[in-house]
Amino acid sequence: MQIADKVAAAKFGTTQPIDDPVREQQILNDVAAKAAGLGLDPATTVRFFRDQIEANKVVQRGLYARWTAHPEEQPTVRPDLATEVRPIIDRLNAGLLDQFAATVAVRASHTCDLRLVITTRVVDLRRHLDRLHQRALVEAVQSVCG
Ligand SMILES: O=C(O)C(=O)C[C@]1(C(=O)O)C=C[C@@H](O)C=C1
Repeated sequence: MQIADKVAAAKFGTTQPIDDPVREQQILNDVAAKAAGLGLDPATTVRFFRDQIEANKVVQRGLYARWTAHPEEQPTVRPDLATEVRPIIDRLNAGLLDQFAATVAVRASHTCDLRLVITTRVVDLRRHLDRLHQRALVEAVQSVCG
């Protein structure tokens, strides 16, 4: 979700569709392959990363609608998807995977749901999230616990 605004800016006004199933499958295959080596359940890990992708698309679709309705809010620069944006996504995903592995115990704990609610709220307040990004954040963290 952190990168979704940049992805939308890279694609808006181009023929590159929001949905890229080939790229999604590459990401999910990659995390599934790495999950086992980190002692993670591949299915759980894939579910978490699928949520990140869906959250990303929630933001992209919302920004497309906003920018179409309010052209004055359209981005003025278009970052390059392949050379600028996807390398950042790869780095974010590597960090997320590390964190997913580092938090196995706390995510399984009975305090996870409460911690997640608090942390999500803190992120919301710190980042001054609008409704669109709040919705995406909820989607992104929905399967963190358990
Ligand atoms: O890389 C893209 O094209 C994105 O839009 C990002 C992303 C992702 O979250 O990694 C989201 C949607 C696409 O279907 C593929 C990947």
